[in-house]
Amino acid sequence: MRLYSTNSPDSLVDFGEAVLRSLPADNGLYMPETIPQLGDDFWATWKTLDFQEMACRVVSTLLQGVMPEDDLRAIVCDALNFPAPVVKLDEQHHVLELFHGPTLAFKDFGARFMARVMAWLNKDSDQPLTVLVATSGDTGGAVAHAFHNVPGTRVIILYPSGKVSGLQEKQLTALGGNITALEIDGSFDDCQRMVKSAFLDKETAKACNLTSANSINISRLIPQMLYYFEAARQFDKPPVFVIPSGNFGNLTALLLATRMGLQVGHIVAATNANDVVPQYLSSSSYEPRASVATISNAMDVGAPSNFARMVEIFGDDWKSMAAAISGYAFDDRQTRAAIHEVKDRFGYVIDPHGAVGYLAAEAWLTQHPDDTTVILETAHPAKFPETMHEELGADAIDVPERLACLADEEKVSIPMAAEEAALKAWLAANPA
Ligand SMILES: N[C@@H](CCOP(=O)(O)O)C(=O)O
Repeated sequence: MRLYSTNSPDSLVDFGEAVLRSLPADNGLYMPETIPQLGDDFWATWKTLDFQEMACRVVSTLLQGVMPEDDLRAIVCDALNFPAPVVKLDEQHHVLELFHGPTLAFKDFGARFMARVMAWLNKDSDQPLTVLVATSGDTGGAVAHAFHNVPGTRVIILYPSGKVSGLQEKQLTALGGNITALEIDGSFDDCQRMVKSAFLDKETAKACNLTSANSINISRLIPQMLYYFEAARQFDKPPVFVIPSGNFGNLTALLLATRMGLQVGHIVAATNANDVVPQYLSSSSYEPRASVATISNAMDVGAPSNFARMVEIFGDDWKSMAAAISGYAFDDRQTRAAIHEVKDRFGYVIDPHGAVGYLAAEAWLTQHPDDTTVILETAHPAKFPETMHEELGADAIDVPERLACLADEEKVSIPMAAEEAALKAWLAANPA
């Protein structure tokens, strides 16, 4: 498998370099040179396989022999050791619950796979890896958990001060050991900008052996394709996937899955007030701007990283992207009302991100009432006690023990100004 940068299609790298370097030096994003189609043998059996077996076959087809089959199988099975169930609300509404992993968010799929792949790629090196990651809420906790105590790695997490939920903050600040949290006085966009700038600084990237665990890293998207296969195979007719979106890695993963042959009814991108992609889909004008804080904070992204990959997949053809993807945006008032509506209508407790998805599903169903939607529930509602308690009361949610136990943990973070130079200086002072 070879990959190219979206900014220079002619320079190809192998999978290992793409994963470990994460961001090409020309500030593009890595894309597979070819995306193989799954063969008839796969489609003849995919509905009968267990999740891990199906996942192994998809990943093995995509990676085209980058590692021995047994090693790949061990990584996939060990990383994806929790389910992704589809819950039926009614004929038109289904929820794909992606919060059954250790940190209760869909990011566990990507982070756990990536941690194992990176350990495999780096196994013969004596230079430790520094995993740099920007988070608006969920990525940080998932990456911290996946890499905690992994020998030869340390994780540096940048998160926007005061803009993640209290429990999300504990997930990324309380582990200690090889995990360090930098609390940035700014927005997620500032964190993402600082991270990218550190990668593009050759001296810093080399001295620290930097690698990224954000969705700029192609290895994050591979496992994120798998739950779409898992959900789609439960329906006779391809469903409409409704994807709460921030950095658009999740939606890009679905696009890759469709390029391998997965059939979908349609793709719906759901955002909060940070709506640069829905705006683009309706106007063809892409105007990234500073993010605003919302109650669906993990989607508070003003300049989505994966937009470059989306453009690449559609050959820079706005019309075909707009035909394949419909975008809808909703504000916090609507999101709060949707949390109530889903509870009253279906008896289901949905988190603020899933609630944005529900609103988009409703918007789609108004025009296409006979469609079947699958709304991605990207995180467990218990991760957002502040909002959920305000809306449904403290008794509405059962808090899983792996989250409840964090409440008394001590937050340990290093405050930092939202300046690229501040991160570079910190990394220079702490090279490993
Ligand atoms: N929604 C994310 C923001 C980072 O996005 P990523 O998919 O690039 O890791 C979060 O929860 O941190």
